[in-house]
Amino acid sequence: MTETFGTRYVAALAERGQFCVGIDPHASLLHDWGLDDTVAGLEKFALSAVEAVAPYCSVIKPQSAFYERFGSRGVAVLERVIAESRAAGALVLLDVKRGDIGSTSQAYADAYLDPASPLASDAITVSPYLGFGSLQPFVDAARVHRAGLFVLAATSNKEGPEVQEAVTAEGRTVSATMLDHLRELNAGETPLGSYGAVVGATIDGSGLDFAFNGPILAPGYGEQGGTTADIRRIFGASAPYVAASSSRGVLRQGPDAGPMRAAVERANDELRGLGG
Ligand SMILES: O=c1ccn([C@@H]2O[C@H](COP(=O)(O)O)[C@@H](O)[C@H]2O)c(=O)[nH]1
Repeated sequence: MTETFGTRYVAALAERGQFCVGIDPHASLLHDWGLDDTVAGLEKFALSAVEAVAPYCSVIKPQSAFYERFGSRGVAVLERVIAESRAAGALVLLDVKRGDIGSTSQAYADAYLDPASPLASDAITVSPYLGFGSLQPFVDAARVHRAGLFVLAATSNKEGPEVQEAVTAEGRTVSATMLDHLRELNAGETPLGSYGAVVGATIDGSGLDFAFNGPILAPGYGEQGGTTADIRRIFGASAPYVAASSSRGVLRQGPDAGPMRAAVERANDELRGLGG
């Protein structure tokens, strides 16, 4: 039987390091690479980036929005990005930030977590802002399909605190409450649960307890200003479970494969000290 996502995640970070590369084909990057902002340009960009970096990093994180903007042909490119990244031995964390009422969440869970779907990924990002309970279909699907979830808890953008630092009736911040839910879901799992959090490498982080026995995606590393020292400061003893994620910081090194690969190796070297 396939191992749980938490088990695969721990093994991938140990084997390939704690750096996650985002495959985000921004129109401006296509231009910088000398490509047209078309489906053909998207395909060339995304598949070249995957070929350059996927064999060297633990997690690949395509951002669905950049493929969806080309409609069904863009989504077909995303399907290939997922398949080729997995074939290169990387875990695929699809950044789709989905979340809706429960019955619709079920359809999203089928789309992204059921291995029978062409978009099936190792894990996805989900938004809990219709209430954590609305994520139950994702939680159940992840358990059945041995997949992972990364719940938006404390995002890297400056607008996040308006919602995420609001205090609930129980006197906890919303972000702390999300981590509490994850702690409950991951209780007793070894070596790590499969229910993760998205926590920006740019946040203050004080007052949050990251010992929830789950994976942590830290976007905002690199381009948005987050550093390895920030990862150490924010996550403390939980830093070994962090995948620090950068998209533009790596993709700007293209189109040649060598500089992109070198950026991955540099980041992995720098992050190596976090592993305990
Ligand atoms: O809190 C969050 C959650 C997700 N993201 C996503 O990560 C990448 C960041 O790209 P960079 O080029 O490295 O800035 C992008 O896909 C975001 O949607 C985030 O930045 N912050």
